Amino acid sequence: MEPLFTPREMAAIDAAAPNRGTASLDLMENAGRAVTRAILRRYPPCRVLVLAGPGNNGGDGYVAARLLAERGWPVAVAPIARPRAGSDAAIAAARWDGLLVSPETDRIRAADLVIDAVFGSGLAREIAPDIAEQLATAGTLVAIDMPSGVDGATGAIRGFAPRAALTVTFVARKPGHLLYPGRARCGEVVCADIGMPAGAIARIAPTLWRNAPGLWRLPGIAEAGHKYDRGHLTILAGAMPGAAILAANAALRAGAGLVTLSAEQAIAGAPPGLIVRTDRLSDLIADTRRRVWLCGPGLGVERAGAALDALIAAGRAIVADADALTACADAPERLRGVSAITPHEGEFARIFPGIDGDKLSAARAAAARTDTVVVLKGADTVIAAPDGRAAINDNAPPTLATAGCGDTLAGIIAGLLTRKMNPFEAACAAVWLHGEAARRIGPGLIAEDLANALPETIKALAERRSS
Ligand SMILES: NC(=O)C1=CN([C@@H]2O[C@H](COP(=O)(O)OP(=O)(O)OC[C@H]3O[C@@H](n4cnc5c(N)ncnc54)[C@H](O)[C@@H]3O)[C@@H](O)[C@H]2O)[C@@H](O)CC1
Ligand SMILES: [K+]
Repeated sequence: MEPLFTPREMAAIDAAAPNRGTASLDLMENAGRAVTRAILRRYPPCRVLVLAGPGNNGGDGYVAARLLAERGWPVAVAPIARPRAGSDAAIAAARWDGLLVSPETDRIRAADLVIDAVFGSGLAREIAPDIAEQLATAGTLVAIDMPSGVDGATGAIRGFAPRAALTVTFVARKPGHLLYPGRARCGEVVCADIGMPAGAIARIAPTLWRNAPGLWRLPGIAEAGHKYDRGHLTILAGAMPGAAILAANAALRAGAGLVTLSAEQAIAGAPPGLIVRTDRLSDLIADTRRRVWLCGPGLGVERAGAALDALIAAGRAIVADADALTACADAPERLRGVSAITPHEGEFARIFPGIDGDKLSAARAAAARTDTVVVLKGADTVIAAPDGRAAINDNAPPTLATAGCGDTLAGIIAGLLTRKMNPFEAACAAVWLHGEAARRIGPGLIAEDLANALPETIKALAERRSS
């Protein structure tokens, strides 16, 4: 499991370190060493300019300057502001006996490599225009902890943030490394161990994680099981049955034992593995074996709304997507009783006009309000549970932004729900598998490919786990 800590949580961990046996100055030394090591691994010796801010981020920069200079690299430090007397950063600055220069743009431009040690987790306000200009002048830039100006808690850009080639952070990634637009400014992210005492890290009980396989486990298939053991999914199909078919194939590939399409009329060209039923919806809902339902894709708003109400009243496990979400515009209370919803940002804004703010807080607020797992989709999908747990996904390639990929995701979640995964873990696993399958397919992806790529993706995951 890879927890993500907000800057505030990280500050609490930092503050606890000395009492747990590691002096803050030692952590700063280790942080500067980690930055140096990451640079030595990636760049040949070159002229380095360290832009150093007034806080500990600047302190890390002075340490990196000293260690690179000890290796014979030509290094200068340009303080943006002086550290406060008596602070760790002031001690690190005093140990730097190399070149100190002013942060003139010509000098910044002339450096082969600029180390951004201006602000890290202490960023407290917008970046002033003169500092923005200095940072913007840098060519190749390595950021310490965070590119200055990226809000570590939200990924928002506070006035300005440079585009780093490499960001070296410590102890754990921060949400801002995974959430856009900040993520696009980080370049490659390295998370370094700086010897933070475990007792200090344990001060924070994580509620947020990077979405990765350590966070969930796909259930195995019972050796003597039959298709009903593996779970039965019913998908409502409407005027655009292709969406339901995409979702159905994905659910089967994700391990559902049986998928039925509930349609008003026969569906021409439905794949032979799918059962199409034209019975009255109320009769199908009454069948208690039909525990899990997907409602929304290609269904039409009116039918989706009516079906959603009936399914909730019957207490079924429901994934609500697409038209079922549109049916709940400005009426989020209608979603209570649903297991998971999968809105993109436009759908989210229509359901929850009262919730704004950053993506992570918004997803969490919506999950708490509706008591359902919220999968707020995008290149940085956030999955939030009503109890406050959340995950941020960062493996999805941009090729997923194509028609039908959302239907596929909803199908995978529903398929995993039939396997008795809990909604939060099913949603996290589905989002990761969806991204990983897309990554394997590469360019030219169409939604139909995703379901077919799932077996290989799941197999590779199992192999990775057993190795
Ligand atoms: N304390 C610790 O145990 C460790 C901290 N580390 C480093 O310390 C950093 C956090 O240090 P700090 O809390 O000192 O914070 P920062 O170094 O990020 O910055 C804090 C200072 O910048 C000023 N400031 C913030 N935003 C500003 C803005 N937009 N314009 C002008 N001034 C602004 C603040 O008033 C304060 O003086 C981390 O990012 C990391 O790099 C590392 O050394 C590892 C260990
Ligand atoms: K920085």
